[in-house]
This record gives sequence, C-alpha cells and structure tokens, in this order.
Amino acid sequence: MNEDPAAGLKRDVGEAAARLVEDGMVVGLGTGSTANFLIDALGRRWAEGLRFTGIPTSIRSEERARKLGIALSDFGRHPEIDLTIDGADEIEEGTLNLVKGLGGALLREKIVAANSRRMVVIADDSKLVRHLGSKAPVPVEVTPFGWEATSHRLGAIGARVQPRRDPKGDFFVTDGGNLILDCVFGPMEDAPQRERAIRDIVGVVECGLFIGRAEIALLAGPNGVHTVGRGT
Ligand SMILES: O=C(CO)[C@H](O)[C@H](O)COP(=O)(O)O
Repeated sequence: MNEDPAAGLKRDVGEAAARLVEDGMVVGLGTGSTANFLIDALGRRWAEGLRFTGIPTSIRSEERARKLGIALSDFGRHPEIDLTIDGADEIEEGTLNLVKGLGGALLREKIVAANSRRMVVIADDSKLVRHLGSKAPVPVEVTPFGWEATSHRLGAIGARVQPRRDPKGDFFVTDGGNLILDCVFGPMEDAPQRERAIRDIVGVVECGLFIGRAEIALLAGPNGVHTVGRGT
C-alpha cells in the first residue's frame, strides 16, 4: 500500500483542530483522510472525558467515530451545529472558498456546513491555491436518472466531464444513492457564479464548490500548523 506523503501534516492539523472542540458542543465531523485524524484525536479526547455530540458527514466517518465511542446524533435532531471541521481538496487563498468531494461525501458535507455556526477547514498547505480548479476537478453529485443529459449540460457551461468510477470500474455511488461527475473547468476566477450555474442545471443534486462556508483554515506545513482567516 502507498504511504500518503502528507499523512504527517494531516495528522498534525487534525490533532490541532480537535483542540477547538469544547464540552457540550454539537460538532460536524468531516470526511476524508485529514478528517480521520481529527476523529481519531477526538476519540482520544473523548476517552479523557470530553463530552460532545458528533454529526458525521458520511457513513465512513460515522463508523470511525462510533468505534471510538463518540456519541453521535443525526442531523434532524440537531439542525444547528456549533462547529464543523472538515477537509478540502482545494482552498482558495483570501476567500477560503473550497473544492470538496473528491472523497465523495460532498452533499452531506455541504448540508452540515450550511447549518453550522462555524466551519473550520483543515488541510496540509499543498491544498492552498490561487484559484479554485487549478488542480482538482469540481465534483458534482447528480441523480442517476438522466445523468447523461446532466453531463451534457455541464459540458455546455465549460466542463470537461468524467463520470466517477469505483476501483472495480462501476459507477461510484454516493451515500445518498447518486452519481458523481468530476468536472474539469481549469482555474476559475468566478467560482461563485460557476457554483450557481452548476446548481441551476436540472439533475444536479449539489456541487463541490463551497462558497463562503469556511470561516478559518488550519493549514499544516513543515513549520507547523497555522491559522488563516478570510481576506488574509
Ligand atoms: O471533501 C472531502 C470528502 O468528500 C474531503 O474533505 C476532501 O476530499 C479532502 O480529503 P483528504 O483529507 O483525504 O485529502
């Protein structure tokens, strides 16, 4: 198995973010390899006596947190979340707008982020980009019915579209039973408008552009973890 070269940095930032959680909070638990380090660190804090309620953003994160004994609840019972901590595939300098969803959990992640008082994004500093779309495609979750037509419409607004497949070559199916179309737009100077254009297409369930959601980013680099706010 290939070792993730950024694993150490992801661990550092996951552990730093776990220190933001306080007793009594309702906490959105992100998805992905960085969020896994956060969940593991929260599991250790739980064992030491910290008590909070976790709202997982995917079945994978739910299973991981449950194994560590963390109390979980469903979003319907806690529609107001104090703090969500989640990873990202790209973080735009200055705006902290994000591309998310290469891990396939973007719909729940966006619902949880949209209903959180604060969202903190955690990543190694290779995820910081000048413009979203520089390195990552924009994942777009679509209904299985009519996905070809939806794909065509995404192509018409400038995307090079690749349906996501699982390791066996079948369509990747999200926790919500939908498909993902990975859309390459190249570097975008107009991500907010692009998000609206994507979401206007019938058949699109949600898109992996997170505009104005993250309040701060914790970024890990060789010199440690530092905090970046919007506009800096
Ligand atoms: O959006 C996500 C999952 O849907 C992840 O947060 C994103 O893919 C980052 O993952 P990783 O921490 O493994 O690099």
